[in-house]
Parts: sequence; structure tokens; C-alpha cells
Amino acid sequence: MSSARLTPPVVPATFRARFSALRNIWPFLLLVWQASPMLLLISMALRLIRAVLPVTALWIGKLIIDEVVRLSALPDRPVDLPGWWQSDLLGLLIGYVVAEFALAILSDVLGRVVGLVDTLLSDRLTMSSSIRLMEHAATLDLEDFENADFQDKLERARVQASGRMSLMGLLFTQMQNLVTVSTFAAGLVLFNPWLILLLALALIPAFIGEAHFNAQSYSLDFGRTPQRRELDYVRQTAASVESAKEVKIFGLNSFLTNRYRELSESFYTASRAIAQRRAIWGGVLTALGTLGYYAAYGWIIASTLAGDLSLGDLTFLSGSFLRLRSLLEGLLTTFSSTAAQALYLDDLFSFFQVKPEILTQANALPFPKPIRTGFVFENVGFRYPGAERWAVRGMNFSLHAGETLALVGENGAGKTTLVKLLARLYDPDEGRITLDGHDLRSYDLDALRGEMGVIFQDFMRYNLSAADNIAVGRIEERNNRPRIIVAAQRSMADQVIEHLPDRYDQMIGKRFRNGVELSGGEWQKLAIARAYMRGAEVLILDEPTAALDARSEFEVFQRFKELSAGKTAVLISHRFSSVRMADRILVLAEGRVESSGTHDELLALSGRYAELFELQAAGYR
Ligand SMILES: Nc1ncnc2c1ncn2[C@@H]1O[C@H](COP(=O)(O)OP(=O)(O)OP(=O)(O)O)[C@@H](O)[C@H]1O
Repeated sequence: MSSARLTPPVVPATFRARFSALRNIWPFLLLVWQASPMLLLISMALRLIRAVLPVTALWIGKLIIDEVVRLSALPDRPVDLPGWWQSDLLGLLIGYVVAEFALAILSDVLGRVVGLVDTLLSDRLTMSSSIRLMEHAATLDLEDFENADFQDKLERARVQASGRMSLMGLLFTQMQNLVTVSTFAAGLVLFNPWLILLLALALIPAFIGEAHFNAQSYSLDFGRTPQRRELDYVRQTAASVESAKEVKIFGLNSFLTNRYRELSESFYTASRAIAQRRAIWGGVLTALGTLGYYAAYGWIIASTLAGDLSLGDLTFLSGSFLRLRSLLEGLLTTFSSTAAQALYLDDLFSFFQVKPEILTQANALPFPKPIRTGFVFENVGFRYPGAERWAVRGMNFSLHAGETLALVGENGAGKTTLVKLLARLYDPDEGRITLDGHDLRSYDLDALRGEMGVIFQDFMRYNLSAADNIAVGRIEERNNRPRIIVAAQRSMADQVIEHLPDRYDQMIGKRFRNGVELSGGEWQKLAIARAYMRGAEVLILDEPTAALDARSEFEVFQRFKELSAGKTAVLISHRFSSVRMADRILVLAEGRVESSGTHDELLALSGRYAELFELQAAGYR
């Protein structure tokens, strides 16, 4: 992992950082565009029309008032309503009123259509960014997922992908309001440019206050991602199908609830402090805005009295002013929340910037089929990121093509690490691993992984159907039922599946409706079937048989030996009855190869292997 990736995240609390986050708006709009260009264009066009409606309506209102005033001042005006109807004086007035009515209807209809389009667009955006997030996460290294900072980043990005989409509505409304504001402002400027200035000056303090408190909320949220993840973890542990058994038996409920309470109390206290300060300061600063509005209103009234403005002008100006004030206030505060939300977008985009380090090199070699000579570990050393101890070091051995090699050693000896290095889940820090004489790094990564059938001791228990639980071994062949059945027969999972109510279509696991739970050993048989399903050149079973009964494990390994004939295979087990079936056994201790040979050769050496074997054998006597 590069040092840049390990740098602790900096909390961007400053004012400048917030506004520089606005640069995220463009890539964000690009995301929206990619989600659905058509919907985006429709939304923009409709909003543009909506934006000019308010000023048009207000202007028509002014014309109506001026016309009413003109008509009522006519010297030979009709005296009653029928008289007005019969005169041909009302044509213009009726025209204005009909236009005003039509505008009101149009505005309403447009509002609803825009709402609909935005909902659809937002759904598409949530979907496309979540998919992009999943696709990107899939390219990253295992090492990344094991890093707590990375998990914080992933968590924040995940929240952004699904929760931050209100930014879209906010942004579009803001653009629309900006156009509306310009139309109103143009009207005001025609009468008196100073009015605008007065308005702006009165609003700026409220805006700065809002921006400041948003920044504080964000840094609070940002800094607390680890606690929030812990909070989610505690909540999940306290009430999930996986944990319910232990929580009950160990009586962990109040321990977990108390931990949850403790964490959420501290969240609450911190956010309350910000909310209170925001409420007080927000009130004071908004009062300043009100002051500016009334000063301008006073000027408009005075000018009307002085005869400089008509009654229609008075209505238009005061109406414009009122709308402008609330629009500008809304614009400035939403601008501030846009900046705040844009800050949150940093999380999403910075997640997309994390790049994998285990990659396919240019001019990569195809995987050799069949493998000719095998794998060679040349002085291989590897240390987990952040760990002081080497997990494996100075490791030298060969895994010959077509042989079955067993790995034995005490807990923590480095067996699983060795398998992970073989599958290039990690690259060695020292030395190299070769396959048919070429560094493993020079092979195409997808092809390499495609030819590795590894079943780990902590294999996944997918809440999927029995067939899919096996098909995950070669998911492209998911619909190839005969292949799935053969894999199940080889691992003896078929005997488990035969007893399930829906056989291969039975949902496994308790998470979903009609799901059936399996025993540990039954799960393991399903998992081992994945290795056969994969049909890879290299087969690796990393202790996925621990829960099998003695007879099953014996049979599973015997079949494994037979079925892996001609394939290169590795098996890890603590049971010597299984291990002795291997062609060769590698004894690991403290990250090194201590000895190797057949079962009999190793026993004759009277070393660690003989000692461990004797210990186990003694237990059965
Ligand atoms: N993801 C990890 N991050 C940091 N250290 C790790 C990680 N996985 C394993 N280690 C450390 O590396 C060493 C070797 O672990 P490994 O899992 O390879 O042992 P193992 O021989 O497979 O043990 P077991 O028989 O218990 O499965 C151990 O000291 C372990 O603590």
C-alpha cells in the first residue's frame, strides 16, 4: 500500500476548504449526466421555463393594477358592472387576467412534471453511483479492505452514493432560482440599483453564519466516521440473525446496548451544541436581513407618495423585493448547504481515486495451461501493512506441477498467508514467486485468479440458493445445472442437497424467507463444491474441512486427491489423517519452511511434524 493511502484523513473544517469543495459540482453534474442525459436535459429545460414565470406573473399583475387605475380615472367611465361589460374598455384588462391565470396553471403543471423528472433522475443517479461504487470497490486490493481508514472512506462513500442525492435537487433548484433572481433583479435595477445592493448587504452575514455552521457539522461528521461505523457494528451485532445465538447465551444484550448508548450520547451532545449555536446566530443574522428589506420598502413607499412611481410600480417593486429577499435568502443558504454537500462528495470522489496496486502489467503472459514446472517461492517475505512482524520470511520451496502439497504448522505459522500470496491477493515484500520460471506478477491477473480454485477456512456463507452457493465458484456457469450437480457430487454436497425441501433451488441461510440453515459441516461441503465448480488448474483447500466429521473429512480428502489428479493442489489441514494423503508435506513454523517430505520421511526426521503427529495420535489412544 502506498504511503499516500495510509496518511490519516485530514478533516476539512475551514471555510476555504468548503468553498474549494464546490469544484466537485462539475464531476457531480457529469455523474448526473451519465445517469440519464435525457432526463437531465428535460429537467433543465422545464426549470428554465419555470424560472421566468414569477417575474412575468408579477409584471402582468403590475399591468393589471395600472390598467384598473387608468380605467377608474377615465372621465366618462361606465357607472356600473353591466355598463363596463357593454363598453369595449375591458378588452386589455381581461386579456391580462386570462394571461395571469394561464401562467398560474402552467407554473403548477410544470412544478409537478419537474418533480416527477427529478425523482426519476435521482433514482437513476443513486443506482448508477452505487453500481460505480461496487465496480470500483471490486478492483481494489484485499489490503485496502483490511485497512480501517479505507473502511471509513468506503463507509462515507457508501453513504454519499445513496444518501447525498438531495444535492441534485438542491443544485437544480438553485440554478432555477438564480435565473429567477436575475429576472427580478433586472427589474429592480431599472428602478434603482441601490436597492439590490442594500438587499445583498443585509443578507451576507446570514450566509456567512450558515456556511460556518455547516462546516462545523461536516467536520464533526467526518471526524466521527470510525465511531459511526462502530455504532452500526454494535447495532448490527445486538440484533442480527448471525449474532442472536451468542448474544443470548452470553447475555451480551445490556453490554451492547450500553455501548450503543454511550456512543450515541456523545454524538448527540456534540450535535446539540452546534444546533444551539446555529439557532441563536441564525436568528440574529436573519434579523439583519429583515432590516435591509424594510429600509428598501420604505424607499419604495416614499417614492410612490412623491409621485415618482405608479401604484402598479409599487406593487411590482414591493412584490419583487419580497420575492427577491426570500429567494436570495434561500439561494444563499442553499448555496451554503450545496457547498456542505459538495464537501461530502469529496468522500465519494476520493474513494474513486483510490487505485489498486496489484495490477496486470503491460504485455502480460497468459496463464500456462497446463502448468509445466510449477510454482517456486524464492526467498519470499511478506509483512501485513502496519504489522511489525513478518508473516512469512525467507521462504524457499517449490510446488511442482501436478503434485498435491499439504501445508502443516501451528496457528499463525503462515499457511493462509502463503496461499494468499499464491493467488496474488498480496504481492511479496521480499523475494519473488515464479510460475513456470516467470514472476507471478508478469501473468495476467484475471487469468491467474481464474485458474486458482481457493476455498478459505472463513469461506462465505451466501444467503443464496444451494445451486448458486456452488455456482459462485464459476459464476459465468451459473445456469449450467449439470456442472453444478457434478461439483456437488464430488464434494458430497449432493447428499446435503437431497434432503433440502427445494433441493438445488432451496434458499440457504436464515436471512431471507423460506431460508434453511445448514450445519457447519454441511456448509463446508457446499463450499468445497465451489472448488470443483471452478475447474481451475490449481486447487487449494485452506482448512475448510474443520467442521466435517472424521468420516466425511477422510472421504472429502480422498476424493480431492483423486479428483485433483493432474492438477496442482494445496491442502491445509490440522488433521494428520488427511495430510498424510498428500504427495509431499511442507512443515511451516514462524513464517518459514522448517522441513518437507512425505509423511514417512517426516516421521523419520523426528522433528516438529513427528511431535505434532504423536500429540494428535496420543489423543486417540
Ligand atoms: N490480515 C492480516 N493482517 C495482519 N496480520 C495478519 C493478517 N492475517 C494474518 N496475519 C498474521 O500473520 C501471521 C500468519 O497468519 P496466517 O493466517 O498465515 O497463519 P496460519 O498458519 O494460516 O494460521 P491458522 O492455522 O491459525 O489458520 C499471524 O501472525 C497473523 O497474526
